[in-house]
Amino acid sequence: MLSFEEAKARLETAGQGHVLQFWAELSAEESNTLLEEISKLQPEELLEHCRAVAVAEAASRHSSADGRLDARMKPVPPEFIGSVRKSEKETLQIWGDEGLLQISQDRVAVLLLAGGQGTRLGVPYPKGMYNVGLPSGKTLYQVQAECIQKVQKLANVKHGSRCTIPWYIMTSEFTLGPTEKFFKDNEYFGLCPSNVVMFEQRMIPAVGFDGKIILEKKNKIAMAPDGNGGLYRALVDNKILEDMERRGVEYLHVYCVDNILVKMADPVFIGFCVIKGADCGAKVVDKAYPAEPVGVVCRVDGLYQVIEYSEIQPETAEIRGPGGELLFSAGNICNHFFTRDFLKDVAEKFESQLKQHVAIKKVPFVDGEGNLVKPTKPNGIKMEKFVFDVFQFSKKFVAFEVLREEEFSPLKNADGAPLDTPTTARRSLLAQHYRWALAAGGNFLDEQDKPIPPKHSMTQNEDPPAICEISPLVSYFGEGLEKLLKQKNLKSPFLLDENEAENLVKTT
Ligand SMILES: CC(=O)N[C@H]1[C@@H](OP(=O)(O)OP(=O)(O)OC[C@H]2O[C@@H](n3ccc(=O)[nH]c3=O)[C@H](O)[C@@H]2O)O[C@H](CO)[C@@H](O)[C@@H]1O
Repeated sequence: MLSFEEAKARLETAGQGHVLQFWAELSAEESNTLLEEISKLQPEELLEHCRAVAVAEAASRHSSADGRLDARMKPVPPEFIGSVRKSEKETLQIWGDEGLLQISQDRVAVLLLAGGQGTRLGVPYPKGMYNVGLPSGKTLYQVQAECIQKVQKLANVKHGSRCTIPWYIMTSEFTLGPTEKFFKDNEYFGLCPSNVVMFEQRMIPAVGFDGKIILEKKNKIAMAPDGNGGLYRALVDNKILEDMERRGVEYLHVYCVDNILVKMADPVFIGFCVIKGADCGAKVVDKAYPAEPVGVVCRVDGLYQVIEYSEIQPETAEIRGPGGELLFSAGNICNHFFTRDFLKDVAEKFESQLKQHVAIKKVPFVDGEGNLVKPTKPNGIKMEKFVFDVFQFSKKFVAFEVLREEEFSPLKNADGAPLDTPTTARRSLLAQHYRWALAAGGNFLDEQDKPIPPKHSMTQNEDPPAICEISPLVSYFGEGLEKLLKQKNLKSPFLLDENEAENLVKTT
C-alpha cells in the first residue's frame, strides 16, 4: 500500500493534490480506503486522463467535429451484409452446421459485457440478475446459462463430442461481487464453475469541467467503469487471451447483458463469420425508426465503424434512400464476433488508439466543507471506450442482419417507459415461444379447455393470446419442438421445461 507521502507525490504530479484535502479528518480505516484507491491510479495515466478529459470536453462543446463525421458516413455495402431474411434455408443450414462444428471442437467461447451500472433500469443490482416476470421466474443470467448448455448439447449430439463453451463475464467494481455470489448461490445454473470465468474491468475517475477529479466522499474518488471498450485492457489485465489460448478457443461471441432474445454462441452467426474468413463481425437489425437508441454500423473513410445513437446528428439518422428506407439502417445490437488473433492484435497494437467518448453527467460530489451535493446540472465527465471501436482495425469485417423479433429485445428502462422495459422484454420472449409452439403444430386451450384461436402475426405491443414459455434446455431456437408439440393440446399458461418435455414424449 502507498504511504501518505507517496500518494501525495503521485497526485501532485497529476495536478490532483486536492484529493487529499480532507486527510486530517479521516479515521485510520477511511485513510486506508483512500490510499488503496489512489494506489490503483498510475500518475502518468492519471495526468493523461485528466488532460484527455479537458480536450474531449472542449471538443464536445464544438459539435462541428461530429458533424464532419456524419458527412463522411456511408452505409455498409450490401455485399458485406449476410442476412437471415434474404438467405436460402440451405445457406443458413450450411452456416449453422459450420458453427456447430467449431463449437463441438471447443473453438468457441462467449463473453458477456456485464460491467455497466444499468442506471436507466434503476435497480441496485446487476442487470443480469433481473427477473422480467416470466412464468418460470428465470433471470437473464439463468436464461443465458441454459442457452449455453443447450448449444453444447446440440453440438455434442451432432458430432459425438463433449464440448465446452467457456463463458467469460466482464464485470466491474459495481457488479463483480453480487454477480459472483448470485452464480454461487444458484450453483452456476448447472454449468461447471471452472468454465465460467469472471473478471473485472478498470474503473477511472470522473473529472469536473476544471480538470479536477471529483470526490464523492471525503475519502472516495468518484469512479466509473471505463466503458464496454474497457474490455480490451481487461482481457490483458486478467490474462483472458491466455486462458482462451489454453482452452483452444479461436472465436469469441461478445454480447450485451440485457437482450433477452440473445442467441448465445449462435452457430449460424459464428459459421457465417468463419466461412467468410472474418476477423470481426457484428449482428445488426433493421432500425425501427430514425431516433431509435441503437448505434449504426457504417463506414467512415472506408473503415467500418459504429456511430453511436448519442453521437449521430438527427438529420443524418433521418436520411432515406430512393425506396423510402433509412439509409443508415444497420442497427447495432451489441453482438460481436472476434477471432482470438484479432483480439491479440487489438490488445498489443491498437488499444491505446481507441477513441475516448465523453459522457457529461451529474456526478454527486462533496463540497469544500465535506457535505454531499447532488448536482441538478451536469458537472462532470466520465470517459468511456466503446467495444465496437475496434472494427476499424479489422482486415475482414462482416455484418450479419438478423430478425428483430427473433433476436433483439433489450431491457434498458424501468416499466412505465414506452420501450425496452421488463414488460416489452417478457412479451418478446413469450411471443417468440408462442410462435415456435404454433409452428411446431401445437394447439392452445384456455383454462376451460376451449381452443384459443391461433394468431400468426402480432404487433410489438400485443401479448400473445396464450402464454407459452419454453426452457432453453428444451429448445434453443425453436428446434426439436415438432416431435413434442405436433397436434398436442397445450393448456395456457404452458411451461415447457425438461420434465414436461419428457411427459410429452411419453404421450406421443
Ligand atoms: C457502446 C455500446 O456498445 N453501445 C451499444 C449498446 O448501447 P447502450 O447505451 O444500451 O449500452 P449499455 O450502456 O447498456 O452497455 C452495453 C453493454 O455493455 C456493458 N458495459 C457498459 C459499460 C461498461 O463500462 N462496461 C460494460 O460492461 C453493459 O453492462 C451492457 O451489457 O447497446 C445497444 C443495443 O442494445 C447498441 O445499439 C449500442 O450501439
